[in-house]
Amino acid sequence: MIDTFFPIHLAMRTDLPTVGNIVKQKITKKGTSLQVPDTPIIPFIEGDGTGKDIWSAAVRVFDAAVRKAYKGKRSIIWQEVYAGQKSFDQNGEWLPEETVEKFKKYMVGIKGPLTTPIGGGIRSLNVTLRRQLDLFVCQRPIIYFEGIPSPVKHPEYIDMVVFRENTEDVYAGFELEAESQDVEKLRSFLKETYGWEIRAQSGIGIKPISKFGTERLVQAAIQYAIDHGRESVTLVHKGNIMKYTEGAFRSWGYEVAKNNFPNQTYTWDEGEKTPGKVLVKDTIADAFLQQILTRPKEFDVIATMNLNGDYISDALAAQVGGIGIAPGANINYETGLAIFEATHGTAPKYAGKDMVNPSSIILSGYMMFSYMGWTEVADLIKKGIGKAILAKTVTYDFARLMDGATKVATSEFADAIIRNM
Ligand SMILES: NC(=O)C1=CN([C@@H]2O[C@H](COP(=O)(O)OP(=O)(O)OC[C@H]3O[C@@H](n4cnc5c(N)ncnc54)[C@H](OP(=O)(O)O)[C@@H]3O)[C@@H](O)[C@H]2O)C=CC1
Ligand SMILES: O=C(O)CCC(=O)C(=O)O
Ligand SMILES: [Mg+2]
Repeated sequence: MIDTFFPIHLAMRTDLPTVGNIVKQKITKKGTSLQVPDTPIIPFIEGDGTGKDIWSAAVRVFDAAVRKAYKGKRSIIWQEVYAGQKSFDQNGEWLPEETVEKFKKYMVGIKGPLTTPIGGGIRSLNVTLRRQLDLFVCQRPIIYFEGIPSPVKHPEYIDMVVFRENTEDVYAGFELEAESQDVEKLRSFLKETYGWEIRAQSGIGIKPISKFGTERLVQAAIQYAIDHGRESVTLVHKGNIMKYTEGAFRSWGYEVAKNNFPNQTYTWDEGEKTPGKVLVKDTIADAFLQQILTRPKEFDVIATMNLNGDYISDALAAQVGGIGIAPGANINYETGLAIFEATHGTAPKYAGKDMVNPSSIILSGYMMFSYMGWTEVADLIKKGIGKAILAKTVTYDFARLMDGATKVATSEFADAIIRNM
């Protein structure tokens, strides 16, 4: 049985359904269960830069795993939807409404990376999608495979799942440009109202952290820890400095534990380790970043805000092989809507070279099949990757750090996964 990544309350039914002779093709949610037909339509965004390289490898692995698991009884109908450069070149829109609507309609989707220009231009399409669909959890498990190259002595100790708030924080992009009329208006307002002196020629960003946003994120993280027999949930914050945003996240997080899980959680204040209960604790972000190197065994489920979660997920990925192998999911645990997504970006210098590691998107697919309840497929994907790595048949990112490795292209790595399933 594979590790499942999702709260048990979203237990899936996969024995569904036909209406007369018409096979239903839409994943839906009924009560707390996802209902997955045998031939679901799954929308996908190929992605910019290396998106094309990794998606074409990934989709072959997914189809091969489904075929092997179900011998034609089930299959995925992939439906391309557009965003980013490919969309802009076609219709002048970076993120067409139709794309957002398709993800809503079909409930479960997957995407490659999309470019966000630095210091100007369009705002992140990734963030826009997450916010428009209110995919409030960014869930990033750190998956260790035997034989991966790592800068630490015991990468196998990194067994964590990051729950990152996905809709708020400075990450949401409420920013005003230095010397703009708007920033001057805000600077004057802040000076007159609060006496705050903000230096001239400053850009200003707003960091909203709400009780609502915190509560639903921490609720999902604790529920996950309980459902999966995890020992602890650590709230990671910089609340000593940002008292009313990150500090409030910490306080609201503890309240969720106390009010909603009084019999299933405990805190250090309440005494020694309590078997069968989940410890809810907190760590300041800077200390956390050194402790994941010095004492990783002490961390399990991590709940944090958007920007911290971004940094933390890449830092943790580095310990188990890097962002080329780090998967993720953006999920709304209330509506069931989910978009699975590689953790890394478009890596433009490698675009079109059939070179990068496709494992991040393939393992995002592993999470997706697990979410859909197609556990046999998920199992095969993980097995294929694990055996390919053990055989040292790997892409450039691993090969440069491994002795005696055979360096293969993106497409060849997909072949190796399929052979090893
Ligand atoms: N969710 C999304 O769509 C995301 C989009 N982005 C966007 O991507 C663009 C490029 O960002 P950038 O900062 O270069 O970050 P990237 O994550 O694209 O690349 C940074 C480095 O990570 C390594 N890397 C990335 N992908 C892979 C892979 N598949 N296999 C192996 N190694 C990999 C490479 O390291 P090395 O050079 O050592 O080989 C690469 O140079 C930006 O526009 C950014 O905004 C960024 C993150 C997420
Ligand atoms: O949207 C982007 O360009 C970056 C997103 C990102 O780095 C992430 O979500 O991990
Ligand atoms: Mg990131």
